Amino acid sequence: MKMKERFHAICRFLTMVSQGNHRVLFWLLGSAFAAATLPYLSLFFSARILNLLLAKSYRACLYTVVVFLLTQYGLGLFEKICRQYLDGQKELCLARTEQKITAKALELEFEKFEKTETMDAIRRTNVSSMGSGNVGDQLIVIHTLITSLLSVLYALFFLLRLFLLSDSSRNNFFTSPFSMLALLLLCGVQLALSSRINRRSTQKKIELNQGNDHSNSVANYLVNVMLEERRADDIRIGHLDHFLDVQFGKAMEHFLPMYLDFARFSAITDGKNALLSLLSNFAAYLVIGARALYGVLPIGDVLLYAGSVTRAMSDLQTFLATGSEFDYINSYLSTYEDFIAQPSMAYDGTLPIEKRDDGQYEFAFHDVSFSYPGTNIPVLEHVTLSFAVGEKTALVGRNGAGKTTLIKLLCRLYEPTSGYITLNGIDIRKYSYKEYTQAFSVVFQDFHLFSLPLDENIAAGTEIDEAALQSSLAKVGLTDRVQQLPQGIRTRLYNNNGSGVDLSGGEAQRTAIARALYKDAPFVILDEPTAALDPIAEAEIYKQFSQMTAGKTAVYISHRMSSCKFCDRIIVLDHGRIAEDGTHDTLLANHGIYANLYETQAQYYT
Ligand SMILES: Nc1ncnc2c1ncn2[C@@H]1O[C@H](COP(=O)(O)OP(=O)(O)OP(=O)(O)O)[C@@H](O)[C@H]1O
Repeated sequence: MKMKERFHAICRFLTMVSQGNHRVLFWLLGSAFAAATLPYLSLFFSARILNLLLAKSYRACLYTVVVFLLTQYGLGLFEKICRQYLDGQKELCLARTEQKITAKALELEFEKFEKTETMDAIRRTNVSSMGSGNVGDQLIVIHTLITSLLSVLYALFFLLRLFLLSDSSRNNFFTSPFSMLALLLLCGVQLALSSRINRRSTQKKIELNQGNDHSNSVANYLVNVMLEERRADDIRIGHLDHFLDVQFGKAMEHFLPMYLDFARFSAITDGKNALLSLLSNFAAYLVIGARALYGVLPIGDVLLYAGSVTRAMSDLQTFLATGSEFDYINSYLSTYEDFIAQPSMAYDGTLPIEKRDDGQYEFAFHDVSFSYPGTNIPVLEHVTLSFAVGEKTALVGRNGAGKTTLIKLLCRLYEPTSGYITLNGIDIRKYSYKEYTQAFSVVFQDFHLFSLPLDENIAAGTEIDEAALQSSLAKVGLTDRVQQLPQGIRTRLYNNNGSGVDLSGGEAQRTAIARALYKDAPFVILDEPTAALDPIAEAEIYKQFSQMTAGKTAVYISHRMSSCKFCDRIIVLDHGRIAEDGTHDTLLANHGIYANLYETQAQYYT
């Protein structure tokens, strides 16, 4: 990265992190200034104290020691305070970026979110381990950059003074400006060699992290799987612990040799750098010491000037190495910036959903076909159907027939590959996505309850209405169970965030249905809503189904054919096409797929 580009990237980064708290710049600059000044303060006063001692000016020496200690204490304290605030800010920045990443991920249209590139970008923007760097690390890298730059400026100031102290009248190499030029030349050569070595080292670090990207992500995934409470029984009973351990071992096998190789390489790099520093430090002490012996400068000043040269060399090296590190982290952060800046939806309409008390929301599919992105396998083919207002429809078919996919298209999680879907005659893409999704209450097969209080799970981010909450619980038959809970409706679910209660599969499913009913949307979709319910609970839900969804349009996906009897209409999907459409009685009389499915199930109950 060129200096100018790097400067712009630093400015952009600082603008980003100082959003919401401008004091971060003060802490950053204050801490960098103090950190750069302290070593030179020490060099300057040490030289001065030594000179005063050699001149036997004890009183002035004592006075200088006091000033030195007080200044050092004050500046040191200031540096520590700024640094503490900066470290706090580092954590805050990290939390804020993570918050932005999750907010953006949830805002992204589902089709985009599901893509491997998006998942990859999320992982890369979230990287914080194994030295890949993150927004917090970058703040500290910039701190180091500014500190080392200021430090080099201090060193240059003292070296310029040393240069001007030349005494050409003595006709001696050490007292002439040539000795200084030779020293500077040697330092320049050392710097060039060191930066070459450091560039190679940064490159190696990039290769290491990139080479580890995959196995790192596998290892993180496996750790999460092994520590997930709700998978613990599955793992134990299925004896999957050994299997997972072996997989983890394989991931480690991949990255451990790379780390060892990098450690060996780093040790050699450090050794080379230390040797080069040794040479330049020796030259600095030789030239400056000789100048002092020839009387060009006081003996004590050898400490100041030779110290300045050695510091300048190490700070320049730090500056160059940190610059490469900045570029490297920046490449990760630019993935973050691109991720945040991308439009959340390829296209979003603007129309609001008409608010209707009569619930007249009619959805229709018009010759809709669909293949999942990145595949050309048709999952739905030429589907044309409309959901009459207030009608209860059952959607049935074998596994993989396309039932859930049809619902996902209806909810605009995907766009049809061809054909279109309308709401009250208007293409659903013309509606604002946020508004449109308000029309649905959905319970998917893989619904998720959160480790939060039960009432918050049901209200799902909306204001808690006690009466509506109780009514939803009553409809799904959970009132008595909730009364038994330690804190009633305020009881936390699961143990992820402190102690909570575990719900049975059926209770969890009923809670998810209660959440859908609480939303009170005009269109209710239940995808396999009773799979985990016992037969009595299931029969009760069916009995109440019409009442629960009174005045609403409802779609019901189920593999239990007996449940379909309660619906006004049954649609049979087969290989992505509508194979049958009618009532329970007409379809039975047709002796088609539905009749076959129904009779096959029924024979186990007779
Ligand atoms: N995200 C996806 N990417 C690619 N293919 C998918 C995706 N989701 C589902 N499919 C495929 O689409 C087909 C239809 O799946 P869908 O979930 O709609 O079936 P279904 O009728 O609901 O099945 P089930 O009764 O088993 O729930 C299946 O072959 C499935 O493998």
